[in-house]
Amino acid sequence: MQFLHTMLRVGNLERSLAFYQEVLGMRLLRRQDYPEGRFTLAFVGYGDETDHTVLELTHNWDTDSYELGNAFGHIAIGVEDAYQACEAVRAKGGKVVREAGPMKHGTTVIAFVEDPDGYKIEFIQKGSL
Ligand SMILES: C[C@@H](O)C(=O)SC[C@H](NC(=O)CC[C@H](N)C(=O)O)C(=O)NCC(=O)O
Ligand code: NI
Repeated sequence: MQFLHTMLRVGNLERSLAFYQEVLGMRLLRRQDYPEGRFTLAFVGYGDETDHTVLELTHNWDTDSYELGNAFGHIAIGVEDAYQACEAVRAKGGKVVREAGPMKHGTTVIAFVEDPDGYKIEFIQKGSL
């Protein structure tokens, strides 16, 4: 088996594509409109789907926002330096919601940023796991 993607429903696809590409440095891998279903799927990630787990951004054309609820946690991205990664996000207009530092009750160095829909994205400093 292979872990292929995580699907997130987004309210504004262009806004999300700008964030994941310009703020987080991902690449748009493929995009497909489904006019009969009135939705678009856009896959973004750091490499091809053959050997990278990616994000599937789902835009339902008639829905511009979602109740995120309190069950979903986050997606996690490995970074060389969580402190620098947060500065880079801020410099590009992104929102850091938890500054870099050791996790509570542990030693892993983490940080959290939010995407345009409010989904949490964790930075995990490589080598600190
Ligand atoms: C290891 C890394 O991938 C994590 O996600 S640990 C982050 C840590 N998680 C929790 O505390 C889980 C339990 C919590 N009650 C929950 O349900 O979210 C976390 O979020 N720490 C917060 C912090 O500021 O360190
Ligand atoms: Ni995590």
